[in-house]
Amino acid sequence: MRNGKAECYLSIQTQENFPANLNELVNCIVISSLVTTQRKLKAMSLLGSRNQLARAVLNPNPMDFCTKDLLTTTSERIIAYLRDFNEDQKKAIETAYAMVKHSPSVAKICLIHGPPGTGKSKTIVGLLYCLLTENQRKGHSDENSNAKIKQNRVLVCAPSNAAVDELMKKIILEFKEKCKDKKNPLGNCGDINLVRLGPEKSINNEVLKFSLDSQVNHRMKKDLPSHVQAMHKRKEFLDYQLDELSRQRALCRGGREIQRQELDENISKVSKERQELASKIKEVQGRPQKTQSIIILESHVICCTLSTSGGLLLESAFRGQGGVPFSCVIVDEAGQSCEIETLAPLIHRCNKLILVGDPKQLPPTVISMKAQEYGYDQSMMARFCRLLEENVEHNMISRLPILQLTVQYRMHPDTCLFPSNYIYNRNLKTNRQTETIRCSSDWPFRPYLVFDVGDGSERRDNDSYINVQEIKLVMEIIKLIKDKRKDVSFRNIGIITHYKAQKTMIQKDLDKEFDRKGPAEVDTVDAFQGRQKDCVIVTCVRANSGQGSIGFLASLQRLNVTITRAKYSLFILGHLRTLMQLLPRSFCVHVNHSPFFSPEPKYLHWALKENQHWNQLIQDAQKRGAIIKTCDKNYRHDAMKILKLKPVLQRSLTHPPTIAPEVSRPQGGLPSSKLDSGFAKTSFAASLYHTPSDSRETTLTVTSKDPERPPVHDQLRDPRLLKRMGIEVKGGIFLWDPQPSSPQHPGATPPAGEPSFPVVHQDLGHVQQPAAVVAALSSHKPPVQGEPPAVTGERPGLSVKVSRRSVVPRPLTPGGTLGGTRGDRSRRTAVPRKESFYRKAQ
Ligand SMILES: Nc1ncnc2c1ncn2[C@@H]1O[C@H](COP(=O)(O)OP(=O)(O)OP(=O)(O)O)[C@@H](O)[C@H]1O
Repeated sequence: MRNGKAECYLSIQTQENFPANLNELVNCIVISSLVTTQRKLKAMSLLGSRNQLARAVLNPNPMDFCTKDLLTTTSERIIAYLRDFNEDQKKAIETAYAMVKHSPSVAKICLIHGPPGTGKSKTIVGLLYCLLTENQRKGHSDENSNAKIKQNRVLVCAPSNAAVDELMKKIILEFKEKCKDKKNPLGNCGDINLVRLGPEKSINNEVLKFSLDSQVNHRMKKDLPSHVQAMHKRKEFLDYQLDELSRQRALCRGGREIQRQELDENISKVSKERQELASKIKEVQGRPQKTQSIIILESHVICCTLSTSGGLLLESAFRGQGGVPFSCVIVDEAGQSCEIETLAPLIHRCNKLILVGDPKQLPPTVISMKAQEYGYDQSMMARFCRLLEENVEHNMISRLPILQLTVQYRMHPDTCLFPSNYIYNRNLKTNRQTETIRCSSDWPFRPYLVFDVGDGSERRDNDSYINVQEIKLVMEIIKLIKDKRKDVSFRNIGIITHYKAQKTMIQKDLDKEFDRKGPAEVDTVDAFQGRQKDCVIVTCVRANSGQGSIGFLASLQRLNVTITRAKYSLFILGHLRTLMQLLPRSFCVHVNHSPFFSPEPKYLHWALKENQHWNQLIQDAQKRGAIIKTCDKNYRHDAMKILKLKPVLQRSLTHPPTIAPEVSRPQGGLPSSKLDSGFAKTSFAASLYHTPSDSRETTLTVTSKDPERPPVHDQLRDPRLLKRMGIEVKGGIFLWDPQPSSPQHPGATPPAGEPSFPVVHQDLGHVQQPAAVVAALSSHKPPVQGEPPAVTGERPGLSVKVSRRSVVPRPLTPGGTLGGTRGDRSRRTAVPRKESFYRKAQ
């Protein structure tokens, strides 16, 4: 700082065409900070030399991961504490605890995999409690001894600030509540010391008082001599004066010139004094680094983002202390952090890593396509899980060394059904009490409906899309909900869309209709990850019946997050023909005739794969009678179908899900369900697809020309999309990876002989494959029912045989209680999860 101006020295490196003796002003714009990148680089370069986990990270084998069988000797105290946890959570906590406590010198990784709402945060908090409350208030506690030798320090990280803060709120609640003597706590957070690292501006207000800066300020002020305290007081007074003067200056814009000048002079005088005082305070107080280090060393739990954990602050605090500063590193939302980010906390030499997340939810956000090509958007947790699954498939190990959380506390069982079956291998069950509450008759809306907005059409808006018809229906639904439940607001209702333009337009309409009272929160699915609402309305936007491209919607991870946010009701609005389109004829024609797509029918497979997840969701909804076909003139009328007809129990309670499977259970067993079911069966599928009625095997030969076919180049240019669909682009050649990106569960296939079902189905095995794909396929595991069977050796061509065999149904799992795995919340916003207004009524 010189003469009140900030000065910095800049060194610029250029690539040619830039005169060395430039004598002109140069305008520099800061595009981004390199700090994070530098930390990642450092983490990579230090991995080998600093951490015993390096080998396990680079070349993992199943022995590196701890299993449920790890011998756990749990104290009475912990057993009593764990009574509030379900069996999976208990097992996860006990195993991770044993890993940390009983073999401190052995490098190990613990993977805790929890689908949406299965209590991963609760599990982390429980683990911290068990690890940190041991020996407290006993003679040999480390609380009163030298902070430097603290054995029980834990580093807790997450990829984003918002995720760190969400978790911190839960940690604070638990430790404060469980504090042994609330009037005389041992630490700043119940009986422990907690600190949050990171810039204050990125920390949520609710946890701000735990930030390092705020603790440093507090401590420095407290220990200051009286004259420095007086300086602080004076500075606070000057701050107040400045605010007041600025307010007056803003108000007297139209006033007299002389008055304005006076105010300006006063403002500059006060600012100058404040600045000088601030510099003086810094001089007399000394630098805060020492206090920072003391606070860090005294903390039991250090919370920060992964990036901050790799910064100099922690390193310098622990420098010269000897030993390993943490008993373990816990990474929450581990499915949403890039591999290299996850390496950052390992620079502190800790050899116990606990990754908690769900790789089946959204992966890390990586914008660069080049980076994606190199797998930069893959999380470490996803890579470990995949490798371990492969080990099980190849019989190298009998069980996955992954601790699975399988009981969810969020969704209505009807909403949980599809994600459980299709995404989580039927392993996601609904907690019995949650089921009872969600099914209660007090909630007036049905749990799960899919609206087929048949007359909707997408419209491009710069780089985004809008679907006006879907917005109209959204508005009708919101009006109805507000009409029936005056107490709901943006806290309870979420509108999820994948497109920014749609989001903006919905927001405008809501503001207009509800006088800016915000009846619902509108955002993209990425912003909703890690969050929940009582009611969620999804508007899919894409409606392009000719083309069938659904862009970002195609990702199974994105679909998963979209459909798992709702507690009581989920309403999906979409143009079902577009969403479920697997094999548009015209697309194949284009494939046939475009030089761009000339190399064989690989693109055909791509088309088949792109919409497969939505296709399955819609087929499942169709089978359950949850589809409502609508069009403009009926929006208001059809919106009424979200209402339960009678205030009766929504469905029989079926937990645990071990009862005989229902083959075609009408949703909820309500009269309205029957009505819609019938409606859907008679009008929906028939209108969407032509169903060959009398052949057991149908051959679709793709030969005809369609001059009206719009080009589909854009669909195939986005490597992110291709990659997520299992297609690799190498040297301009597209290679299809036959391994589906996620389990494709047969639970959602239609009943045998269901006449209204689209015949073009997931029977990829009858699609004739190009040689490369055949080779790739043959190196894979034998097909299981519901997965693409092995291909025939027939000549590749554009002929698709669709067999009736492919639509033979699997029985549905028992109504209502189903299951899955979990992921992460990297883009989680810091908005606190509010308890449902509804719960109060219980
Ligand atoms: N054992 C349990 N008993 C009762 N409620 C539980 C239990 N475990 C979790 N919950 C409740 O389930 C809800 C979700 O828990 P939590 O936030 O820990 O889950 P999560 O897996 O982190 O969720 P997300 O999918 O948002 O990441 C919370 O309201 C929590 O109180």
